[in-house]
Amino acid sequence: MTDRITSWHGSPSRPLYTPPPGAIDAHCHVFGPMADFPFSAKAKYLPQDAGPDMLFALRDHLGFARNVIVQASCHGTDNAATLDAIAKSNGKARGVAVVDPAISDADLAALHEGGIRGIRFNFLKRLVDDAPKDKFLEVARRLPAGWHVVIYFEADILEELRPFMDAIPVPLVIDHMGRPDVTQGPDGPDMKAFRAFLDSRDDIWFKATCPDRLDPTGDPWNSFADAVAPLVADYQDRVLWGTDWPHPNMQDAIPDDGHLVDMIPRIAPTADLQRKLLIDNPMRLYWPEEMRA
Ligand SMILES: O=C(O)c1cc(C(=O)O)oc(=O)c1
Repeated sequence: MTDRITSWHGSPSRPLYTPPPGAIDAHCHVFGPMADFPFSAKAKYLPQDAGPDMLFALRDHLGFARNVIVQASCHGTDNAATLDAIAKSNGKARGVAVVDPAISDADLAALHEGGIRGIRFNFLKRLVDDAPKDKFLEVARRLPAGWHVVIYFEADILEELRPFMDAIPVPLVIDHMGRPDVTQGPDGPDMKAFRAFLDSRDDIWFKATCPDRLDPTGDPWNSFADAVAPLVADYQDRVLWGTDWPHPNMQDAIPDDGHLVDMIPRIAPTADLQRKLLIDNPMRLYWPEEMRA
């Protein structure tokens, strides 16, 4: 692995849709900068630098107020780049870490201090070498108060992961809806299985994200809009939205981030739904102290 890849659009359009004041991009990442925060020796891709300055410029360009930064797999379990971006955000970012399951309670507390509010378990074989469920469960049982677990998996292993996920004692947030085949439509087998999973617990959240990854029909991603809008309407109090910038690994169909934002009114057509998706829901998970005020 020698070539560093660029996976993001160089000049994204300004969206036609204007997010409400206070809107949160609740799924994005930072890469490096590598000189300060080297990538993991186990990284499955080696990206160009996409640091906090670029992320915050995009946030402003797209009309967002805050970010939730999810530790990208290329940084392994060293969360320094994510913590650095949060520290530079003036309180406008919080994050999700990836940890060695043997992490000490003191180190978890330090992550909380740094703005982390959850940990991510990644089950994609193309991104990580192993995903030890027993160790994941052990650390999930001793997270700081108020944290949640983010899980990234593909639709074909949803059933296999059920016993593991059922045993996690904190809220779950499912990345990219567990990658359903959106071309099956809103009532296809993947969406049906995902709905059954959501119905099994009322503290399972999901991200209505990544039309660019999930919809092979391409921009403007009509299959994604058709399949996902009913899901957002039916589970409107536990859905999040994010850009996924800088779109790890995307090479063939790098999305225009302005067009991604223009998906929002197609999956959340009313102002009420948009407020829940972009403000109320992510605030409850990441800035709950402001909700209680
Ligand atoms: O599908 C992916 O390639 C991908 C990768 C990562 C990561 O490398 O962390 O994060 C994502 O949300 C999606």
